[in-house]
Amino acid sequence: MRKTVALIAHDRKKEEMLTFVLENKDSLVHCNLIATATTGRIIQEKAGLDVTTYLSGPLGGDQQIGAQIACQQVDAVIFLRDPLTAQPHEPDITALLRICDVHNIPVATNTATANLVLRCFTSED
Ligand SMILES: O=C(CO)COP(=O)(O)O
Repeated sequence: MRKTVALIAHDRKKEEMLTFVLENKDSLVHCNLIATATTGRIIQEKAGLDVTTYLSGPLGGDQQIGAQIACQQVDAVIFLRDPLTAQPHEPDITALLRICDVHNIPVATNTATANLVLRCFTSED
């Protein structure tokens, strides 16, 4: 069963996200990928993967992905947050993490955890 993975990265984490995606392209190509607008565009353009994009995080994209999680449409979230910069849409970020916990959806906020989550998915296939 194809897993749906949400990919989201704050601006200062986008390079790290791209590196993670390129390193894990062989696994991610077998997943349905969804993302916030800018993160998704970078992944499409630079990694050549198909990504369903939502709005940018500050414009409601985190909430849109949260709604997908609430509807049981997402199997894991990889959310590379910038822990050193305040975000104007902090309440949306908190809500996204909360809805992952409400629905017991794995959420990785750093690449060490993201690698573990992806490895589990690969071994399940
Ligand atoms: O702000 C974000 C997540 O909170 C990410 O949005 P973008 O991918 O559009 O930059």
